[in-house]
Amino acid sequence: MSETLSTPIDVAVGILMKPNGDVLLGQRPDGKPYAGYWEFPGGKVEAGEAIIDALKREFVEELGVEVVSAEPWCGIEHVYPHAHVRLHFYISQHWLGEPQSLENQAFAWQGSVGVEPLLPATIPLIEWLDKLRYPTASV
Ligand SMILES: Nc1nc2c([nH]c(=O)n2[C@@H]2O[C@H](COP(=O)(O)OP(=O)(O)OP(=O)(O)O)[C@@H](O)[C@H]2O)c(=O)[nH]1
Repeated sequence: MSETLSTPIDVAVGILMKPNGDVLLGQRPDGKPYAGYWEFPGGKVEAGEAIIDALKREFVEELGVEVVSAEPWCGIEHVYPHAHVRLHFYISQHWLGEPQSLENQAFAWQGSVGVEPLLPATIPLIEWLDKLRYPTASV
C-alpha cells in the first residue's frame, strides 16, 4: 500500500480545444475510482510507452479520435487515497473524428466549464485554461 502511494503513476491527459475555445470533458464511468466525476480524457502511461503515444492510444480507445498533434501544456502531481498520480496535460487543436462514447461515458464540450464535480487535481487547471483561452477577459 505505502509503495503504491509513494510511486507516482504517469497519466497522459488531453485537452481537445476547438477554435472557439470549447474543450472536451468526459465523465468517469462506473467501476473506476471517482466514478461520476468529470475529467479531461486520458489514462495511464504503460511501461516503456512515450507519454504522447499513451495519449494517442487512450483517445482511440476511449473516444475513437485520432490526435494528430498535441502540445505539452503543464504537469500536476497529486496524491489520492487510491493512487499518487503525475498528470501530463497536453492541448490538441488538431484531431480526426468525432468523439464517441466507447466506454459508455458521458461527454460535454464546454466553454465556461459548468460540469461538476471535477476530479480534484483537475480543478486548478480550469482557471489556468480560461486565462489561456480568454486572455482578454477580466476574470
Ligand atoms: N484522464 C484523467 N485522469 C485524471 C485527471 N485528473 C486526475 O486526477 N486524474 C487521475 O489520473 C488517473 C487516471 O487513471 P485512469 O484510471 O483514468 O486511467 P485508465 O483509463 O488507464 O484506467 P484503467 O486502469 O482502468 O485502464 C486517475 O487516478 C485519475 O483520478 C484528468 O483530468 N483526466
